[in-house]
Amino acid sequence: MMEKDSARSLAVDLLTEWEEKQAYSNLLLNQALRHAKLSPRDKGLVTELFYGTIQRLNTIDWVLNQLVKKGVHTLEAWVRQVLRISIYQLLFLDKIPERAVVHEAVQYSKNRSHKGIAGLVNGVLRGFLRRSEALTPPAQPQTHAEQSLTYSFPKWMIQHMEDAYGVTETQQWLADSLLPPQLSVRINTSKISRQAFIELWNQSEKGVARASTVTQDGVILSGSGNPAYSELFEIGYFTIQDESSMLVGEILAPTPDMTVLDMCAAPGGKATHIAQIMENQGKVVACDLHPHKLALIEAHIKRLGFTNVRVLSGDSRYISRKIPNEKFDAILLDAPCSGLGVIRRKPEIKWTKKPQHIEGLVRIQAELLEAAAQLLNPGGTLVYSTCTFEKAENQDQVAAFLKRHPEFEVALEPQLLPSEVEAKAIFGPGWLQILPHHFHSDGFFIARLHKRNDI
Ligand SMILES: C[S@@+](CC[C@H](N)C(=O)[O-])C[C@H]1O[C@@H](n2cnc3c(N)ncnc32)[C@H](O)[C@@H]1O
Repeated sequence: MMEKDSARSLAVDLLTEWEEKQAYSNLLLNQALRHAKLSPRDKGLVTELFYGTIQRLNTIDWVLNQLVKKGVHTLEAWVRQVLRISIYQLLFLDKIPERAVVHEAVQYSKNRSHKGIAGLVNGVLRGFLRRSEALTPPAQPQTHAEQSLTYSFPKWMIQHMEDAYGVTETQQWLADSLLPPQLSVRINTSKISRQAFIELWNQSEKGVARASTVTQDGVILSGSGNPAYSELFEIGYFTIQDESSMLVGEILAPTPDMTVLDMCAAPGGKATHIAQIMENQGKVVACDLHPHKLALIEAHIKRLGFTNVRVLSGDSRYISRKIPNEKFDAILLDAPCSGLGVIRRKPEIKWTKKPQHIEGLVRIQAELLEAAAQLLNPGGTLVYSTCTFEKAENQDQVAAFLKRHPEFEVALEPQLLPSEVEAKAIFGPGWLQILPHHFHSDGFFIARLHKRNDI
């Protein structure tokens, strides 16, 4: 009971902090769990309540706004969060009996404040139980407004997905979006082969490892807890990376003799993959705008044991001022983007991103592409990637770049990709778009371009 109370209390505090500071949910949660004296089970409960509530926020608030006279936003912050996690449990979880959910919320409120607040919490939650049928979103949503309620998405995102990819993809995406993310890791093949790792993991750890069918170096883990706490992680046998994200390095396909630039490198997932594909030879320059993020890249490099990466801070649009005369055989531009493809893992993106943010992102991406065009050697390869499905940042961006730069041509060969990717992803001239439901992974856009020698 005590432990459950602290799990609930931590979830309430985290949600309050998240709302007040507009903080990144994953950073907030990871930091709190690292210091929390909770059992693994209770850490699981905190994670479920915290992410689940953010993931379903508009549905939960729709319910609460029908039960709280002046609206849920008029309540004290912690009371709002107590009600939110309780409605989340009552609507979407069947682990804890309804009466227990109400009882625990009321007791928690009593301990934290006074009888009046506990009475309000009791009244609202009992009100929900009395009217739960009318307060449950439609099981078969038809309109965008109903879909928005049932799947907890802003209407504009549903509209953008439908405009770009049609009704069927949109329905599949919405249905898949609420399932928990899959846990995938990239094997550091400079230390151990994928097969040897799978055997080792299956012998020595709880949970099951299996080879990814989407990428060469990927492994899917299930029932493993947080693999970052394992000894095999410590010694650099793997790194945590999404399957689609691993495809970016594979599509760039750098060779050991190359000099490669990663223009937006932090925290270093793809830069270290590039270093790995290059067999720790050649040279990788990993640049990021934010100096404080360089430590993340460096930690990655050190743990995995690569010596062919140089880390650089600065705005990559003007990076030639820092490294004059340096040109590259291959460039990765994994651009800052709206992130609509990673909502499953960063659910706050649903509520923090607005359509008006996209214009500014498109402008920065185009400027970064211009810098890339200058920094690339003739005959070199440019990969442009984003973790979004927003057309303006992806297909339209690449088409506009190709129009401005006749010295570039498209250079993606779908038949060289794993057959599952070739079968399920969406392809266009020089690019592929993976939507989050294709492999139950992150959504990624990857374009591969070649700078001609003859212009
Ligand atoms: C999508 S993340 C990169 C993820 C990274 N490639 C990886 O695989 O771990 C985009 C990164 O771009 C950086 N960034 C944004 N604007 C930039 C700029 N003008 N120059 C360099 N880096 C920039 C951000 O700090 C952020 O770390």
